[in-house]
Amino acid sequence: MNCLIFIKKNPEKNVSCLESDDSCEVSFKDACVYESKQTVNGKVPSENGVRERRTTLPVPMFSRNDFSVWGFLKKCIGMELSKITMPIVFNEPLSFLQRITEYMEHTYLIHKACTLSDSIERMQLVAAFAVSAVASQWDRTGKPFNPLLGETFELTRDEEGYHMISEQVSHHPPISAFYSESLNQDFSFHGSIYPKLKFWGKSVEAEPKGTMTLELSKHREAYTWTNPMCCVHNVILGKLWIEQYGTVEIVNHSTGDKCVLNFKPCGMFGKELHRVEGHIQDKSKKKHQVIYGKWTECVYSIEPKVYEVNKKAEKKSGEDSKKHKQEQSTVGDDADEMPDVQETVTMIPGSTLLWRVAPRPPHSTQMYNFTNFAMTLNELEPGTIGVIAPTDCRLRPDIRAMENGDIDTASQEKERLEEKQRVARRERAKDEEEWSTRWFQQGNNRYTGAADWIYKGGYFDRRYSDLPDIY
Ligand SMILES: CC(C)CCC[C@@H](C)[C@H]1CC[C@H]2[C@@H]3CC=C4C[C@@H](O)CC[C@]4(C)[C@H]3CC[C@]12C
Repeated sequence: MNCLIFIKKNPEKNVSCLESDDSCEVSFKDACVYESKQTVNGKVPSENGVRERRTTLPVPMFSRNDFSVWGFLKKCIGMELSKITMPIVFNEPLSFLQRITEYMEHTYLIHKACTLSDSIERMQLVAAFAVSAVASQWDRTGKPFNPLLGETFELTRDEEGYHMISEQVSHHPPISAFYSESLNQDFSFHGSIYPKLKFWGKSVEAEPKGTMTLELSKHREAYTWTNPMCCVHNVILGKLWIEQYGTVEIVNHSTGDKCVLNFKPCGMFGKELHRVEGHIQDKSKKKHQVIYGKWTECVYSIEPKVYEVNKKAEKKSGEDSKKHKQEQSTVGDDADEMPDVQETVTMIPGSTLLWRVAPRPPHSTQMYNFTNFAMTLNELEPGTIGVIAPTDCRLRPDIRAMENGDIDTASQEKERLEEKQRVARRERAKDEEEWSTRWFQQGNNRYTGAADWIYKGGYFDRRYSDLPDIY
């Protein structure tokens, strides 16, 4: 049985200790179905024969206000977070395989890159894609479900011209491999993610180990990079918020061009919060373009000279007001508060807009801060059952129950699935049998030589033989 102990923050409220078998007293009094007719990427999809995707989850989320992560996490300081079973209220109703699929939300940037004949221009769009890929992480502090070994997720987007398959290829350490390709063979985008999580007391740090590879067939080009670090602040006290930081180096292996992007840490006074800045250079290290913006908002490119001139001018005028600001700002002692001074990106005259984030729907705040894209991921479209593999995470009963607001069933089912996985592992150990992955195999990245997971092919032929029974 799954015993979940929470510290009660508000003694008036009626939930202090929840066991998965207890009936839950918190009801969805706010439950309502959102039926707003929204356009997705500017289209009304039902016209011209394309099926309309859902724009909302079945019910709003369970309030987390009465639970403290600390009550649970204090026992886990220094542990690998992936080995800890978190209480389900901190989850979001998606599998990690679905969450990393969100890298694909702005695939139109790759399609556009394919049409450009200049390699520096292509790099600009690849850079925009790499930044846009992590945009949906903003404010997403729910923990996705750990995929079961052998779990898969298929994302087919005919209207966007691509499909994708991912598989959980290792349980300890958790590794998810993915492969996507355009339906007209213009590109493939693939890689693996091993999220190395560390609990640091006030924050959880996630290092997404693994290489991203983008191949543009027409241009005979391959680009590789690794994603920035991700930090979830205030897991003990205060409001949870997400920061992504570190250097991301995108290499074009055919031309030797590079794009070096610096995802800036928030800094003392929050001025750098979510900022990304970098440049594109060719193989002789000549600077061609500066890239700037925020991963939560937009990305521009501009000529380096114009950028420098502007920066100098800004620095000069900024110096006087800086002192004043420092005196004013108060930094919280207990919590790493997210700075509330959140300026939007100022466009420098002469810049080209490469990408801008789509606004989240108004009901997003009651739905795990999902984007429109995320809302659609766990939808079981009519006609997909029997087509998608039986290991597809849309068929996971615990995630489905959570999505429907049935948190007790979700918790019980999660426990059952994890136990089933443990039993299967023990059986294999007894027979000295090795787990074999179905759609990917271990290998080295062709371009970087780093350890990677290579797609074996064949998923979309839909001959699903030898699949494990994981649900
Ligand atoms: C204490 C509780 C609430 C912890 C919740 C931790 C959650 C928010 C953490 C755990 C694992 C993290 C993920 C690990 C790896 C990646 C890949 C990276 O390219 C984008 C961010 C992303 C997808 C992280 C997002 C935040 C994440 C989902």
